[in-house]
Amino acid sequence: MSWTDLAVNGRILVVDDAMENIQVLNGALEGEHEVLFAMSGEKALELARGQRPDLILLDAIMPGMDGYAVCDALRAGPDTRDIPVIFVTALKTPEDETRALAAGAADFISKPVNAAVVRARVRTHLTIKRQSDALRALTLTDGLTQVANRRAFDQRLEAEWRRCERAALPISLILVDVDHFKAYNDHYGHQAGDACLVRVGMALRRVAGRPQDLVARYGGEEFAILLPQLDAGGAEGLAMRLQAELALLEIEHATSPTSPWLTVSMGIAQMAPAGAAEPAALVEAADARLYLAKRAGRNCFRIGSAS
Ligand SMILES: Nc1nc2c(ncn2[C@@H]2O[C@H](COP(=O)(O)OP(=O)(O)OP(=O)(O)O)[C@@H](O)[C@H]2O)c(=O)[nH]1
Repeated sequence: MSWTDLAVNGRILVVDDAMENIQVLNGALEGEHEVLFAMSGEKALELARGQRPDLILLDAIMPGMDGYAVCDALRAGPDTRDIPVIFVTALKTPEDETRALAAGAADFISKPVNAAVVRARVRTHLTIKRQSDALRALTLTDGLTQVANRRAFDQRLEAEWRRCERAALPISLILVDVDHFKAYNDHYGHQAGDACLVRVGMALRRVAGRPQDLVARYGGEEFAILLPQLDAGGAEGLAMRLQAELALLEIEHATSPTSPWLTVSMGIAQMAPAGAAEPAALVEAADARLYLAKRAGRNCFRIGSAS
């Protein structure tokens, strides 16, 4: 995608309680973007959460939940707080404008709207949104393997932990450590070691394929697979599939005392987030099992429930 493409093909949510206003904005945008619309604040929030628009054009004054309240609710939601909002309103005073900006709006367009101005503002904010999304993705991705990095893992662990706690669901974690990787580097060279980590990361992604699963590079030759809504039995099945997937790759490791092929050791832990327990306990429990797997001779996993 080139930089000019960033300004078009967005998903724009238009929120206004008057159909004629929606039609005017739709007419201004429909050739360039996908337009969704809502006629109340409540419906706008539902669509924002479910459809993840790139940008919201929001009427300030609506019966029931007004634009300011919608803006507050969007900012409070982890899934919606980064969606830029442009207020579109008949209110014109500097106080109105300041209030909209203070509520978190990115910009302000006065009614009656001019189609060319709407199109231009939407292009500008869509471009900014996509650039900041790309930047955020970069700060959360491991440069070598392209899986999530440690920072992304920490953030997701915290968020998924809370989610599973609210829904009374289990959460599992597998720590995956490449066996005898120092020997691999020493024998094949650091660049071959890098390429090997890339292949392991890809294999992990193939087996942890549910949308809520997260594969991350946890440290040098250690990966983490975060598995929300999965119990220890499910995590164990996944660990076995990963062993099979790596075996298929047949990555030669001539100096490994464990196997002629590259292998991994895994520590698996499951918890039901509740009470005073903290996410770090899940990592500690998986790490303790990983240590046991290494001690047991490597190329295996150990599993346990943390309390
Ligand atoms: N090529 C490459 N090597 C790395 C990278 N990050 C860490 N390593 C290497 O991974 C090796 C890890 O060595 P150790 O912690 O001794 O573990 P090990 O040799 O795998 O032995 P066990 O874990 O006990 O089976 C070190 O030699 C690091 O230099 C990386 O990004 N690329």
